[in-house]
Amino acid sequence: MTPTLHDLAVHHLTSPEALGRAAGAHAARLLRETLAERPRARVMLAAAPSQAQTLAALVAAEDLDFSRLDLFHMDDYLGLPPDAPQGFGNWLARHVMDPTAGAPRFHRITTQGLAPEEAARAYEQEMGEEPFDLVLLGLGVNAHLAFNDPPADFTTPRGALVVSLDMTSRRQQRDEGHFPTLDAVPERAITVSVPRLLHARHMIASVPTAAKRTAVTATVRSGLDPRVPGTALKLHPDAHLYVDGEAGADVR
Ligand SMILES: O=C(O)[C@H](O)[C@@H](O)[C@H](O)[C@H](O)COP(=O)(O)O
Repeated sequence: MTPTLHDLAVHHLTSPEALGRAAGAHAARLLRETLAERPRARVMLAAAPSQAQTLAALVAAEDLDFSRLDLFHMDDYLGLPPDAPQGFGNWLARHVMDPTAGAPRFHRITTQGLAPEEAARAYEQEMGEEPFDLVLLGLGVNAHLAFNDPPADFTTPRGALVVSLDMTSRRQQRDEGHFPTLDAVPERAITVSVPRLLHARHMIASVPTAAKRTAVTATVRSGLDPRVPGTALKLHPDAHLYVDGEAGADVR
């Protein structure tokens, strides 16, 4: 059956700071609406520099009780020590665990002491079957969603996968300064799958900087294409792509 494709709403902001404020305000509004109806909200997060300003705006949002949030994260490396600063769980703990916003329940991907496949299965259990209320994510330089590098699996029934990172993804991590050399970047990771990410009420992608221009252009201009994982956002009826002037230069 041919899947229905939806319009991807593209929001153009002038700078990464303005992007973060706008995407963060959008996220806060959706979460306030959710929490007006239900006791808790489930939020899936990417852990990456592109998210920093959006998350800062969210943490600073007024009238949003973080202690009523269940936070999940969409990927983490295999093979790093538990306290490695590059670990995505550790990165998020630094960025969203602001005591003034209230302590959320943080559902971390656990890899220590588990075989990779066991860790992926354990996180599937941790996520459960319920949809996420909100997914905040980025696009990789290769347009990946989480660590679903191209060609991404858009139909897997699995909720989390053990994956090998492609060279573009590993280079991106080195180029952003998280690791000193390419060899230091782990080769494998656990990632939440594309279908599980899309099992959500709302999706907001924050994608600033010139490094993402090609990924944004391909995502906006292509039809559904596993070679451009970002195009999977078009399978979702409420997906928003926030870009700054550099990332969005070709798609105004
Ligand atoms: O970090 C993650 O949780 C994801 O693996 C990844 O999809 C990320 O959101 C993009 O690669 C953007 O990353 P940057 O912000 O580092 O450019």
